[in-house]
Amino acid sequence: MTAPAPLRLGTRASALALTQSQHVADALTAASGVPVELVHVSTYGDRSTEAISQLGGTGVFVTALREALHAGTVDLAVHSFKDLPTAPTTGLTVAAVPARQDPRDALVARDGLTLGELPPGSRIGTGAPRRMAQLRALGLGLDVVPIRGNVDTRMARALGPDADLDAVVLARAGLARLDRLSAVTETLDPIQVLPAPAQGALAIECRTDDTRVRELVAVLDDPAVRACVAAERAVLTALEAGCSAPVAAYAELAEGEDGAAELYLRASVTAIDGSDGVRGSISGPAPDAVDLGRRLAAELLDRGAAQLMAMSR
Ligand SMILES: NCc1[nH]cc(CCC(=O)O)c1CC(=O)O
Repeated sequence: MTAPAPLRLGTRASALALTQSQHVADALTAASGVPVELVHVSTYGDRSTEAISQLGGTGVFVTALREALHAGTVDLAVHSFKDLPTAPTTGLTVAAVPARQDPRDALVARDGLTLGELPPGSRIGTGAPRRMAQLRALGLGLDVVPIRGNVDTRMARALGPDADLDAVVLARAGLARLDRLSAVTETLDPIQVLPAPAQGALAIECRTDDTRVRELVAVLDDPAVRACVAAERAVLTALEAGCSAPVAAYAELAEGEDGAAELYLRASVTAIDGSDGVRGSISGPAPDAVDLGRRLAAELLDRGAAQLMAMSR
């Protein structure tokens, strides 16, 4: 008997992308016995040093991986789900949404400080308009500074020998995957800073007509995470917003009174200067995830979300 041909998993070459891709490769091999090899794909988002919001929209980290899937040079690709544009792509399918990391944002500050302990005027770095807006809206007098770069570069801005900032805010999930959780000085409560839609989740994408790979990958799917992410991303879609809009959404599942899965979704839209914002929540049966997201987005639009997003540009 010959060994099955290895699956080729397309991945960005950043440390974060490599650890999450290796994690998926190992899980797939463990579940199926099929070997998986990583294929490095360089994306425009990796090559450019411009601010993400200046790079011309969504998908800067994704396009090259999708081209490799279409071209057949890779069989599957692992994305940070929050980097995936909401528009469906012809010929490609998210075949699995694996178990999610903690979706909250994390503060990495000098001297072990928490958000509340940072003195007014402290310089706090983040690249995401959503985080900038929410940090400003806290009213702590923080000086929010746009930054870019990979996780280690950003952490060095607060902790390195040449640190020029008092703190940075990053996704806790990325720090967890890179084994850097010890640098976290505070995990931000969603009451204060609500995470990005799909933060902490991965999307495993493959060709829609590739039944073999789809079936192999399906063992990694976590339906509860899939429902939460569907609700969060439905908010983004209904607001016609991309990953660079100051839109946050976070869904949790709990057991309802009748024992069925109940989804609790929160979302917010915040003006980039932090001067104003709308925030709401909705709950309902988990199978209605997308509808719940749409309804919550409609409520936020009624309350001025479109005007708030326009201020941000
Ligand atoms: N936009 C970059 C990006 N895409 C995914 C993550 C972290 C991991 C995740 O959210 O799954 C990050 C870094 C960050 O926001 O700090």
